[in-house]
Amino acid sequence: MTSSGNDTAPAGQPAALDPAQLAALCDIVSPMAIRVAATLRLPDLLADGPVPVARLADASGTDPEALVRLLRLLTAKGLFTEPEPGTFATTAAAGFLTSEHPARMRDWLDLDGVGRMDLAYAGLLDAVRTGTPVYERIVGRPVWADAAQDPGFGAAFDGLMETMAAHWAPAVTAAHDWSGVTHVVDVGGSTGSLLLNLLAERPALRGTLVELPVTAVRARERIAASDVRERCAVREGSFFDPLPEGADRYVLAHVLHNWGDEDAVRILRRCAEAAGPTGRVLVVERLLGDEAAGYPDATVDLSMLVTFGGRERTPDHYGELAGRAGLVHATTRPLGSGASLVEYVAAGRAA
Ligand SMILES: C[S@@+](CC[C@H](N)C(=O)[O-])C[C@H]1O[C@@H](n2cnc3c(N)ncnc32)[C@H](O)[C@@H]1O
Repeated sequence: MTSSGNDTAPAGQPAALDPAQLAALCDIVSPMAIRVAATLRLPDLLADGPVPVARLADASGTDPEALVRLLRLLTAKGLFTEPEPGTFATTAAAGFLTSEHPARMRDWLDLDGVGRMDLAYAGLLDAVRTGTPVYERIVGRPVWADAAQDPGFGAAFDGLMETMAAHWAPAVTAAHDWSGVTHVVDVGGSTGSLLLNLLAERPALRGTLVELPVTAVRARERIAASDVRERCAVREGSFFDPLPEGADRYVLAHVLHNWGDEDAVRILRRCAEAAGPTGRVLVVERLLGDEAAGYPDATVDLSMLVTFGGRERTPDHYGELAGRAGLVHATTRPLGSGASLVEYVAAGRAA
């Protein structure tokens, strides 16, 4: 804050809000209405042109009067148009919410699928008061149990992990020195995106994926359909239990931020035990950086709190957790995807 008041922010931070911006920020209706429209696939249903609301209600399984009310709000917000009374069309912005759009925003917002995770924000007050996650209280079971028991949710989550891995997995393959490495264990490796990329690029490598049962089934199917199937095993299990021993690398990609400090140390310790004195642990995470940059990771950080009880962390914070697990920092390489690849070795061993 400067001496002139609250309208000039410190270097690198956004300027203070004006009252109109504040009023827009306070709107809770639009974020939910957009999610409902995405869940009902309204942009898909309008992709070929204007549709009368009775037909749209029929196709989306909704009440026509309530649907008009939803559409009028979203028309006022610029997502749809009403070219004649009771007939609606999309604007260009709605194209971003169609099922075909490569950003897969519709899947993130789908309240019958992964968008359900946003419902945990209804418990943000409790999460802030207690410092603990609220997903189970709001949705009825913890996230990973939810993903296991609701195949639609679990498959959609794994699918979105695949979409994101298309950006960062090739960067991990390129960023690390894999010379002399023969065996890589991807711990919590989802459906195998990293191992599929890595093993395709490095024919001398073999991989083992460790995952919870339902995702392990999907990983097995995906790997069986690939050219690296002879070199890639899937092990169903938990990273809180002992991991396959003696591999050269243990990868934890976007895993630790799902967990609080004590659980993160337990996971790191399992990796350190299995890696022994010569193996290395590779962590792929976004690293909290300079606060003057305006907290770009604050949204993900709060999501980790309400959903999982996890958090985003600074390099020092990860280093402290790794130290408690018997590891020391060796290298950090930014991946260009917003995440970094951080390498740890057994304490007492030179990097
Ligand atoms: C945020 S996802 C990251 C997946 C993948 N590493 C990636 O970056 O795309 C976290 C993964 O941890 C897995 N997971 C959660 N609890 C687990 C456990 N106890 N043991 C093994 N995997 C677990 C989930 O199934 C999920 O695939």
